[in-house]
Amino acid sequence: MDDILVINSGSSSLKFALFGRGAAVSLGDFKVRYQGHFSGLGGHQAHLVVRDGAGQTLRDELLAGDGKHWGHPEALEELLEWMEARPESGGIGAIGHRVVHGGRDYRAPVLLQPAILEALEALIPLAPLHQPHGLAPVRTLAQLRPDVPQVACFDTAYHATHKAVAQTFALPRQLTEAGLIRYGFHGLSYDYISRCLPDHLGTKATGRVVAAHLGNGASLCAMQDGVSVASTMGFTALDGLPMGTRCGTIDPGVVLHLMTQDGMTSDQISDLLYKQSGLLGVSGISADMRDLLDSTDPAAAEAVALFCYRTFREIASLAAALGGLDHLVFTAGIGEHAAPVRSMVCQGCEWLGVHIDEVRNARGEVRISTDDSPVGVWVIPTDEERMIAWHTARCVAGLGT
Ligand SMILES: Nc1ncnc2c1ncn2[C@@H]1O[C@H](COP(=O)(O)OP(=O)(O)O)[C@@H](O)[C@H]1O
Ligand SMILES: CC(=O)OP(=O)(O)O
Ligand SMILES: [Mg+2]
Repeated sequence: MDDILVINSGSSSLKFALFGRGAAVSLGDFKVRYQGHFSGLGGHQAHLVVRDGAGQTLRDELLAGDGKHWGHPEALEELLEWMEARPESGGIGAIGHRVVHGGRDYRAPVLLQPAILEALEALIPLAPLHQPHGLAPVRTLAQLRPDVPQVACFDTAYHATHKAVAQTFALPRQLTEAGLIRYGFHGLSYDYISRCLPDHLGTKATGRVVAAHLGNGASLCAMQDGVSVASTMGFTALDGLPMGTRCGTIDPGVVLHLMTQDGMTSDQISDLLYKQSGLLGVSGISADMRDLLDSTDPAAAEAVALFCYRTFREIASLAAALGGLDHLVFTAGIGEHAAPVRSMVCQGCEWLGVHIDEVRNARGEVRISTDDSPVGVWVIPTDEERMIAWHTARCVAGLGT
């Protein structure tokens, strides 16, 4: 069976993975042939890293020369040509994309057709940091390899199970009907985590789980028996927890004040809330949690403390939505690697029955709760690319998810 190429595209980076399908029944059947990323795209050079399935580096190089522009299209062309020239290449049978916003209409992975692509492009204002970059490679690849089917996998789809009470803003009804609701994001990550939980928790996987996807973007998801019931993210990926450069929940009165009193335009406010706020804005130092944990500047400590405070407050809110808490799961860059952040967040959840063993936490063990903790606390690496490969294979085979 032909391989599946997965593309997860950001503003100046492009992550990719090529999966062999094997029996293609369970998530574990998908074997990584290559995975890597381009970074620094948009200028006259770019950095490419490619590793094989065993983690061996195959390419780690600066692509530059002759004044050539290295944008996303050039990166995709380079990638296809390199992959297809590999002796073990079996050909690319399908391409799966992470598309952040599916809006009201796209609640499951979909085989991309021109009309669907246009409908998804109309959602760009709802996810300005993500949607344009997620969709642009679809057009490029349709030109480069017109015969290869492409599938969009949505961050919002996993949350389509939310009840109206979890989705609705207290706004006039006609706005709700027009689609101004909470969608929730990071759904590919939560979908993956929910499918992995039984491997770790056994029969206890059914229960009330809060998963914390803490990366560049950060959110929480409440799951009941593996099904999403609530999320901290809303209409856009700006809501909920503070993030690297995004503000998270703020009083909408602040936005009105910035417009009416400070005369800021919508573009300026958008830039402020999406790109200048969060860890970067509070610390004035960096959007990267590693830099803040390494810094001795009190402003860095304040930014970390605010991030943790908002996170444990929201965990309690989602526990209320679930009527209690059985397990707490940390994932993504910060959740998987930043032990001090996990520790501070869990301290704020002690009253909920969250007790962690600091030695297990510092070692980053899979289970970091104490043996007698009423709530199990877990560190489980996410794998959005594998989830996309699985959905893409099922979608092109005409199977449901
Ligand atoms: N060892 C670490 N300690 C603390 N934070 C880390 C560590 N490794 C990664 N991170 C954090 O994870 C963030 C990136 O998370 P990630 O899930 O990779 O984001 P994305 O996939 O959205 O780009 C970084 O900005 C950094 O703050
Ligand atoms: C939806 C979202 O915030 O994604 P990311 O974490 O990749 O920025
Ligand atoms: Mg991410």
